Formats: sequence, C-alpha cells, structure tokens
Amino acid sequence: MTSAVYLIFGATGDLARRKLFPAFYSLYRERKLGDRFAVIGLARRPRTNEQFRDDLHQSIEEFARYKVTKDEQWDSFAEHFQYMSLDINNVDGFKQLRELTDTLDAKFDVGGNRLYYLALAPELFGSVSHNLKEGGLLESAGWNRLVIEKPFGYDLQSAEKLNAEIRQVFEEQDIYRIDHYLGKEMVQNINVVRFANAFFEPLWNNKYIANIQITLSETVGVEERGGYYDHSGALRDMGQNHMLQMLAIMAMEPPSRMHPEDIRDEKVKVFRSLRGFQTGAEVRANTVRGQYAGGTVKGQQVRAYRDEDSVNPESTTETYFAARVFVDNFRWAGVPFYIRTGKRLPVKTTEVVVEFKNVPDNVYLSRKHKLEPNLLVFRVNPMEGIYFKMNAKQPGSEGTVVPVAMDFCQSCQVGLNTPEAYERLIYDAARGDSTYFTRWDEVALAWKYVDKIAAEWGADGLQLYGAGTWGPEKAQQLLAEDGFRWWPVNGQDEGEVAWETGRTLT
Ligand SMILES: NC(=O)C1=CN([C@@H]2O[C@H](COP(=O)(O)OP(=O)(O)OC[C@H]3O[C@@H](n4cnc5c(N)ncnc54)[C@H](OP(=O)(O)O)[C@@H]3O)[C@@H](O)[C@H]2O)C=CC1
Ligand SMILES: O=C1O[C@H](COP(=O)(O)O)[C@@H](O)[C@H](O)[C@H]1O
Repeated sequence: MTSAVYLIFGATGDLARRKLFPAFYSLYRERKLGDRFAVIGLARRPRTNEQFRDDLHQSIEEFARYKVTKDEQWDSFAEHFQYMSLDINNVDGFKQLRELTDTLDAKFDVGGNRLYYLALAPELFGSVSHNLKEGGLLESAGWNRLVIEKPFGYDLQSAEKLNAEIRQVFEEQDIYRIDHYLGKEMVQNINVVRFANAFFEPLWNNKYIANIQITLSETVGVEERGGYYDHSGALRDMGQNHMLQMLAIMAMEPPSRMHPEDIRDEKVKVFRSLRGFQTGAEVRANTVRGQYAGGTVKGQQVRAYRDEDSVNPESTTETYFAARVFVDNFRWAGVPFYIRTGKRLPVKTTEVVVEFKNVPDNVYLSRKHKLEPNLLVFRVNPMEGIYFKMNAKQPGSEGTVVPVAMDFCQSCQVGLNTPEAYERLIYDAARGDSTYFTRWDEVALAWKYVDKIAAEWGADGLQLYGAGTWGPEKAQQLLAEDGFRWWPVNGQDEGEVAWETGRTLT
C-alpha cells in the first residue's frame, strides 16, 4: 500500500470518466489504496467538490467492476476526492495547487508523495511539467512521478521534442509512459507462459515456428474521436505502441532477472532488430492500408469513415493496417510476424497466434485429411485465455487425424472481471514499478520503424473495405504469398461473435 496525492489533469475528460475513476474505485475496494491518499481532479471548467463527486459516482456506476452498495462505503471513498479549476497555461494556478496539495497531504498523512497523471492532449505535457516545477510542487518531501498517456508524439521528431520538454523537469526513472495493453492480464501472462514452462522455450524459434500473427480488431468506428484519430490513423494509434509492444514481448529473449530495466532492455533489443523498410516498394509489398466504407457490423448498418461527423469528408487516413514484420536476429531469422488492426471489423478481439511448423516427413500426410499445424493462441481480450491446437486420432476411426483443442479459459474461471489495465498501471506507478510502462528508447525505436512506413505511404494505396469485413483483400494476400492464412479469431469461423461480457462484483 502506498500513500500519495494523485493529481489527475484532464479530470473532466473521457479517459478519466471511463477508465481512471473506475480504476481508483476498484483499487480502493481491493484495499490497494489504503486510507492515506487524496485525489485532486483538475481541468478548466468550473465544478464544486460536490459536482465533481457526483460525476465520480456516475462514472463508477457506469464503468466500474465494483458497484457502490453502501452509502458509508461511498462517503469514505469520496471524501478523498477534491476538484480544482485550473488552466494549465496559468502558472499562478499551480501555486494555489501546491497549497491545496500540501493541505491534503497533511490531512491524509501522505508523506509528500505525488503522482501527476496527465490525461491530456500531449501538446500540454510540456507546460504542465514546467508549471509543476515553477509552482513548487516538486519540492515535496516524498517522490514525484509523472504518468503520461499516449500518443507520445506524432512521429520520432515530435516525440523527441516532447521528451526533451518533460526531461527538463523529470528524470527518466520518474516518467511512466502508459501503453495500456501492457497492463492487460494476458499480455503480462505471455512472459509467464514463455519463461515458466519447460515445453515452450525449446520450440520458441525459427526451427519450429512458422509464423506469428497478432490481431487487434475492433467493431467500433471512430466515434467522436475524429479530431484526434483523423490526424493519427491506425498505424500511429495502435501500431507504434500496442502492436509493436506485443510483438516485442513475443520475440524478446528471457531477461536475466524480472527487473523492469532488464525486461525493457530485452524489448529494446527486439526493436533494434526490426528489419526497417528501405524503399517505397518494400513498404508497399509488406504493408496494407485500408479505410472503412459503409456496411453492417453486428447486425447494425453503419456509415463510412468519411461520413462520420468528426472526420474530414475527403480523409485519406487509414482505419486499418496490416504488415509483415521481420525480426532479424538469430532466433527469428526468416519467421514472419503478421500484424493487423482495424476499426469496424466483425468482432472485437485481441489475439496472438503462434503457428508451428509441421513435423517433418509426417507419416499421416498420405491419409485423406491434410494435417493442421499446431497453434498456440493467447487470447488477450475481451476473452482471456490460452488455447492450444494439436492433432489427435479421431476416436473410433482407422487413424483419421483431427485437430483437437486444449482450451484454458481464464475469463470463464474468474469472469471477465479481472483487473482492468488501468488499475494495474496506476497501482504499479504508485509502487514505483515501471515494468509495464514504456522507456524512452523503446518509444523512439518504435517511431523510427513506423515513420518509414508512414513516409512511404502518402495518400496512395489506401484501399476501402466494407464495415463488418476483415479489411482489404490485400491483407489476405500478404499471408497467402508465404503459404499462410490468418487464423480465425476466437477459434471460430470469421464473422461469428463469441463471448458473453460483463459480470458485476458487489
Ligand atoms: N479516451 C480514451 O479512451 C483514451 C485517451 N487517451 C489519451 O488520453 C488523453 C486524454 O484523452 P481524453 O480524456 O479522451 O480527452 P478529452 O478531450 O475527453 O479530455 C481532455 C481533458 O483535458 C482538459 N483540458 C484541456 N485543455 C486544458 C487546459 N488548457 N487546462 C486544463 N485542462 C485542460 C479538459 O477539460 P476542460 O475542457 O474542462 O479544461 C478535459 O478534462 C489524450 O492524450 C488521449 O490521447 C489514450 C487512450 C485512450
Ligand atoms: O489506445 C487505443 O486503444 C483502443 C482499444 O483499446 P482496448 O483496450 O479497448 O482494446 C482503441 O479503440 C483506441 O483507438 C486507441 O487509441
């Protein structure tokens, strides 16, 4: 349990409402916050403390894993929350903020620890850091940590500028860059499965693995986020961060210790080994770029991206991208990693599929059924689990070989109420554990890789795909060229939707 004052910049925004406040409530209910903490919500619009706590209540009712069941329980939680109206560009406001922070620090016996959570547009990160220093907030007796949201820049150049501004005030070790996929249970489980089992590590290389497929598919469209997304697109929004991070976790060498810096060092080696594209022709041959047209998703008619209210009607921004990525090192030489993500696809799912090579000179190959390759599948969300597909004799047959599944469904056992990524990440930042946050060198290398793709893409090559389909046909060809195909997600045929969601804990 760590005592701290949590200062949430952007407290009236979408992220705070949907993710951060519910995470605080879960941490409180699980006694991970203790009683020695205070939360200050900060944004420009005026709010009384009562209004702020009402907003808090609503957000928890709507989005939290735990529901508020008793008034006393709510009161004892809500008394830790205060609101202050503050314009980030006004340094005088930060002097008042220091007074409020000191007062709450003393009231809740916090001991000078401060966690600054920037749920803000990145353009404001530099000003906040500067004004925190000017306002004297960083002179407290305890630690001062900065948690920042993605996107961390638009490209390498802007990320470097942003980083330099923040580093004028905070040391790298006190900067916690969020990639919320790293907070997901099953992403964290990949390392455990790889490094705590005898039977995977010997096979985890180019001798036995044919390819690895990473899918992050969403059914939602751009919603009201066009202002940000139309400028960013799928490559920057999901590729530079979540997808490359998952790829690095799949590909990294075992760290010598499970220490944050050792783990991050191993991921950096993977980023350094990514085969960068040298020419436009290489980019075109290895990537696919799409934008959704109108169509039907989960039985609902939906409009085209360009017809969305918050989007430029002539937009050439991609809402889908796929790529064939190579990690040029001893372990992975020659093994393609296929990654794809898109909005308005048929199902919401995140899965990592490891396709193994077939056994050599297989005695069953002459039989009438072609052998399916072994698959190991990490189901990250919304379903959580591990699925292993292997071949076995069909009972009662004369030796017919059929694929069978060993299916560990984590969410079936503990429900879909495993901790939300944001709970884990806020808790880790408060404990000073940076394992599941991205270090600057990882971010910079990921931008370098992505920038080359973005530079060669231009507006050319954008392919429209119908909402509710699996994206442009070229994404299928990308694998077909190598003799592979995308495996159906959720172990089901494409188009079928799987899992029940949402169980409420009381
Ligand atoms: N929403 C999401 O699901 C996700 C968001 N993110 C990232 O989190 C960050 C926040 O996103 P989101 O919550 O959606 O954005 P919103 O636009 O919903 O909220 C922005 C917040 O910033 C405040 N703000 C803006 N300008 C100022 C200022 N000058 N001074 C003080 N406060 C200011 C706004 O309050 P007010 O207008 O009252 O000042 C508001 O509370 C972004 O970087 C986004 O990319 C990342 C992943 C997911
Ligand atoms: O970071 C982002 O992630 C979400 C998808 O997150 P998930 O946890 O729901 O899978 C995506 O919708 C958004 O565009 C992106 O900014």
